Amino acid sequence: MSSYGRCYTKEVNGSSLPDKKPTVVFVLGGPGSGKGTQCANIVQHFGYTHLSAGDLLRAEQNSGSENGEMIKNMIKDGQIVPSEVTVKLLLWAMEESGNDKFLIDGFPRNEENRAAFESVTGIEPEFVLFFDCPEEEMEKRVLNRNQGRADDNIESIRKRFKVYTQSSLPVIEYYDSKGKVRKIDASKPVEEVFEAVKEFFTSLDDKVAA
Ligand SMILES: Nc1ncnc2c1ncn2[C@@H]1O[C@H](COP(=O)(O)OP(=O)(O)O)[C@@H](O)[C@H]1O
Ligand SMILES: Nc1ccn([C@H]2C[C@H](O)[C@@H](COP(=O)(O)OP(=O)(O)O)O2)c(=O)n1
Ligand SMILES: [Mg+2]
Repeated sequence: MSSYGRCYTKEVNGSSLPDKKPTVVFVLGGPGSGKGTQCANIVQHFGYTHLSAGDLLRAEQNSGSENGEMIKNMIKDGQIVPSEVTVKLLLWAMEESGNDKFLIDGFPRNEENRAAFESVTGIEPEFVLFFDCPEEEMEKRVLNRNQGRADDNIESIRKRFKVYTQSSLPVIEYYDSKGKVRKIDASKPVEEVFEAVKEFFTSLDDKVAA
């Protein structure tokens, strides 16, 4: 376990734990639902650090890491990388940021992700922002994304939709059963989606200030 970040693991001695648990919001939704786009807006208005699990995995892949080939193949194939890799990257990035408020985008994407993060950190999300968007709209957006991603093609996206339905939606349902899901209609234009997003973060700020 020593390879995980120190501050946010609960099994390390008390002195290295931060005084207070950080605020974590999980940002979930299908590929192309607009998670990254909206996270950039939230960062500007509400002082969070945005951590995209996909971006962290792509950076790890490009860094020449021993896991690079595995990450590359799994992403192209629409599969979810084992949480052992992803949780470590998230914890490192959390510690490096120096912040205590995080948007964790595209994670947890399956039950294994969810359980690993919870057992390693003991952190429960403040809430789960869920971008709900029809598949056909998501497909259109991904195919027009133009960021040079190896998985933005019709074969990969079809596989990703399958994995999303089979593995990621049950995680959202799990959090819904705990009353944590804040659902947004993500099919609307960016500005309108952000208006809806803002309300959830404003009410959280109000709660903290009260
Ligand atoms: N509400 C929206 N309406 C139309 N296009 C959008 C909207 N939100 C994001 N996009 C575009 O769709 C593509 C996917 O958005 P992105 O934020 O990368 O989604 P995700 O991170 O959920 O995959 C990008 O090209 C982005 O500019
Ligand atoms: N928790 C995660 C998040 C992403 N990944 C991998 C598998 C995903 O299909 C890719 C891309 O994820 P990313 O969040 O960047 O994708 P979108 O922005 O939703 O299109 O990364 C993962 O294995 N585990
Ligand atoms: Mg994204």
